[in-house]
Amino acid sequence: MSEQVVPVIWRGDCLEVLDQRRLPGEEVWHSYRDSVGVFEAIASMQVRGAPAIGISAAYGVVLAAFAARDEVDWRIAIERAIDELAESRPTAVNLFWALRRMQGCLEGIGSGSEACAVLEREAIRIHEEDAAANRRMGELGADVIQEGSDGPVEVLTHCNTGALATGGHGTALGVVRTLHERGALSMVHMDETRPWLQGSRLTAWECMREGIRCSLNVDSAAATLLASGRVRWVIVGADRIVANGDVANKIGTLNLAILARHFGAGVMVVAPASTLDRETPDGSGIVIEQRDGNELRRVGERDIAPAGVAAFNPVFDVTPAALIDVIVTEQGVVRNPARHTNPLASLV
Ligand SMILES: CSC[C@H]1O[C@H](OP(=O)(O)O)[C@H](O)[C@@H]1O
Repeated sequence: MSEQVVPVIWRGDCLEVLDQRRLPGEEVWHSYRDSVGVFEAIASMQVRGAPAIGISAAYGVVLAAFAARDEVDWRIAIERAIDELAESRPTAVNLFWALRRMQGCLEGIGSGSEACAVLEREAIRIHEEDAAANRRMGELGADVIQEGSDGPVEVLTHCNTGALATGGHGTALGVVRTLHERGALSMVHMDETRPWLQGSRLTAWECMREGIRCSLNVDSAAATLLASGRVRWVIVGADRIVANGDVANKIGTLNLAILARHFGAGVMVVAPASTLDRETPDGSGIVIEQRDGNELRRVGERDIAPAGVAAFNPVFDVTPAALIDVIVTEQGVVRNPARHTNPLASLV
């Protein structure tokens, strides 16, 4: 069994981050001893994936507390770091969920030293809880898929939602892992997921390391795969699930949901409760991150488009609840979310 993949390692005085921009060719680790370094690691996508972003930001708050331990205004310093980390990426609600949870720990704290101990415990708890949640979601999601199948299934996934994006096991890819562990997976088809190639560079790397039967396809081949009738489920993660069940996820998810509905495949969204945003009524309220156009014009150091050509690079899209068949969280499963007045109400 290959060593378990982790995106970050807390060392007690620093956060080590596996630079996912360098995978699959190189495993390069960076060590950060302050919250500014963690901000950069998130903003530059050295570490990415909604839950992993929240976990990393939580450790960034701990590092800020360590730096301010003996300062008179230690509380102001920590709260400043929280505000700065909140600016690292705008769409994954897990970031703000984790930061709010860390901020809540400061109530009643009387010293910088006490803050360090309490915040470190909380960050580790957030990390461990996410790994446990993913295992639970793997079981729940695999159960749903096996309900309607008479043997091993072919599924299609998008982006990377594996151990690299979480505290371990993965969300959508965690369901795939659990199906594989049960001998119930015939094939996982992986969209390469332009422009950042999380599918070809990260999901394929995770699956190949573990002997999970996988096949890489260009994003635009998804329609042909779904038209073949072999793929029964599209399984994706989420960066934010809002009150009416609309889902923000990697750009291209909306395409897949429309295709799946047209060709009769199911759409399963797998995300921990830290991805739920009950304060935002529907998908129109979600801020979609726009990233630099050079992510489209270049691959690595190579130009694949004329320098300066205009580019449209939203890195997420919003899939309406009406196109989603199942939402899986560790708190439970919501079937046909659009048919519920308050689809997240049962998740507690
Ligand atoms: C379990 S990861 C959730 C989510 O995050 C990814 O985005 P990014 O790679 O830009 O951080 C992708 O949307 C995944 O579905």
